[in-house]
Amino acid sequence: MPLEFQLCPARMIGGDHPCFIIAEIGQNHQGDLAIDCGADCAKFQKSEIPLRFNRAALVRPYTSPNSWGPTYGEHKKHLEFSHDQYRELQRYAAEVGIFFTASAWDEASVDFLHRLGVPFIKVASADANNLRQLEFTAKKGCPMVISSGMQNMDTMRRVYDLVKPLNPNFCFLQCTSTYPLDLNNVNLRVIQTFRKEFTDIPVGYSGHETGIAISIAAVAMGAKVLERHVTLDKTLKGSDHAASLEPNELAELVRSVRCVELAFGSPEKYRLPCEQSCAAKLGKSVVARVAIKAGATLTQDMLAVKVAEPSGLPPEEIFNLQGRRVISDIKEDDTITADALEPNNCSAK
Ligand SMILES: CC(=O)N[C@H](C=O)[C@@H](O)[C@H](O)[C@H](O)COP(=O)(O)O
Ligand SMILES: C=C(OP(=O)(O)O)C(=O)O
Repeated sequence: MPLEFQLCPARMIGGDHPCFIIAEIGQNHQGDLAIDCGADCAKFQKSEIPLRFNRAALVRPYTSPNSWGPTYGEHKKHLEFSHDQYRELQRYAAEVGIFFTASAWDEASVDFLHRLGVPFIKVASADANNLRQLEFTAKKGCPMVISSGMQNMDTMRRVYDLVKPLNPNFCFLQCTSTYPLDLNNVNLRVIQTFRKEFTDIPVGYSGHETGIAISIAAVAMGAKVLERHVTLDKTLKGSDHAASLEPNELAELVRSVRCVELAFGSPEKYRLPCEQSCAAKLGKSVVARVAIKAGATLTQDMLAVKVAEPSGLPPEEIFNLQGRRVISDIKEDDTITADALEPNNCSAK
């Protein structure tokens, strides 16, 4: 199975394709900032509140400074968009030309997003071990991006084994679910662990740290999807604002990721055309440490390595020069060129 697939219309992920960058508006509710910053996708969080929470969870008091109601249920209701609002957001995203989707926090939300025709469904970390819902989502047949916060490797193996036969087009995101995320809990190396274990799916990163450096490093470590929360103002009330990026940071992140991707370049090591002038100016050659007469046989103590004019035999040939016969006089400090030596297979610079 390929390590790349089409996540959105005409947009492949994995392989050598550019990292797919998701601007998670989530509960921050700013529908129009992502496109200006160059992100690929604007994303929300979709729940049917009574299906996501049981009654007791809905009535539990929520006294946090980030609360939008006296109970968790009222708080979540305040933050939940209606179906009509989703349709409007989708229309707006299409108008401005950015992919639009959401995480689905219950099966009814999976159905709703699927009917809406989102290009892929995000599985939030809290649902990564929700095997029955994962099966339900996978059977919809649209691509999935599955986050892994709060989970362990064993669970992620079970998720892989469940989803893979039903729907090959999914990826895992390394994620630590705390806001904002301390650097000592980021564990970017899990990206490598996932890549090693799940060799036929792309791997990405969903970050809740502050700043952009860690997300850029995630891309350097092979993340093919990158998700970050975005906000217009990090000091606004709400649990996710502090761990979000403001528009200028998101724009800088996207720019930096594209720079890093350009810099990945070729895995082959060779002297590039752009290095020729430096090689001509500073590259070294073998020169005569002493005057050498025609007929002499070269020994190491006759040879030195310098930046020389003209350039001659490269320093990596110095050991091969031992024992070679000189056929014309070479002055002290002069470049040793191939035509001053009896021919053999020693190559000139
Ligand atoms: C783990 C997880 O779900 N994380 C989500 C995605 O990152 C968050 O957006 C939460 O929904 C948010 O932090 C909850 O905040 P409150 O509890 O104040 O509504
Ligand atoms: C909670 C979500 O994401 P993550 O688990 O990646 O933070 C989400 O997408 O709703």
